[in-house]
Amino acid sequence: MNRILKKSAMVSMATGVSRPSREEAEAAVRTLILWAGDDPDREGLVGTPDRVVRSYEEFFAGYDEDPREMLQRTFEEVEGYDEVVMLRDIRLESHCEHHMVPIIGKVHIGYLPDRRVVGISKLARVVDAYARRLQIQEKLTAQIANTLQDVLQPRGVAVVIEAAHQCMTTRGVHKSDVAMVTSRMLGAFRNNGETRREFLTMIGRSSL
Ligand SMILES: Nc1nc2c(ncn2[C@@H]2O[C@H](COP(=O)(O)OP(=O)(O)OP(=O)(O)O)[C@@H](O)[C@H]2O)c(=O)[nH]1
Ligand SMILES: [Zn+2]
Repeated sequence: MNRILKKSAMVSMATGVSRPSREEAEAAVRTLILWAGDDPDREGLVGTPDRVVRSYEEFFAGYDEDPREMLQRTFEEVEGYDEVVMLRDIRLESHCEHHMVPIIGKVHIGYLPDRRVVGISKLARVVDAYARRLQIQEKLTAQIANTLQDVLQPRGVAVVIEAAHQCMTTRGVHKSDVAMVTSRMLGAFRNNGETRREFLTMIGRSSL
């Protein structure tokens, strides 16, 4: 068991809403077990409310993270580098806000620096900070792109997400192998066809 996770703050940093107590959260899971038709007091399930609440702390850690803060440390000495910087195939693990089931996929991020660059791991941290919230893919895509644009003020930002939604694969319409593709292009990636095509080629796509 992973005991190193920090306890979630009483007030969500991202939304300002107050959290219920841990006991109330565990009681809610117990209610859902009863709703499913099982006995929460049987041996295999007695520890489950605690496990689910701890899983939620991990799945939804993004409500206590500030993605803008993650981009504050930048490096200015890029010696004239003025080409696209990209991070491809960043694993995405999120949860859809309609059904609270996983969205699993990949995020590709490109940006055209204007003097300042950011430590490359920070791009993946920004993805996680937004992904570890209840999301729809369009909003997640826009949040990542807009935050990079606002904080780094580069000449352009491109974000493409390709993901499978378990609310479509394991329930409801039951369509497996369906990928939802979303993109947000800003600055040079929106206005300059050449820059946009270069990014798409780098992520292995001829078009979107
Ligand atoms: N646009 C968008 N839709 C999403 C996303 N994640 C899930 N959905 C869809 O949200 C919709 C919710 O539709 P509802 O009709 O309210 O819910 P539902 O009755 O459970 O719908 P079904 O999934 O069709 O059974 C579904 O069509 C989902 O496929 C997302 O990231 N973006
Ligand atoms: Zn869903």
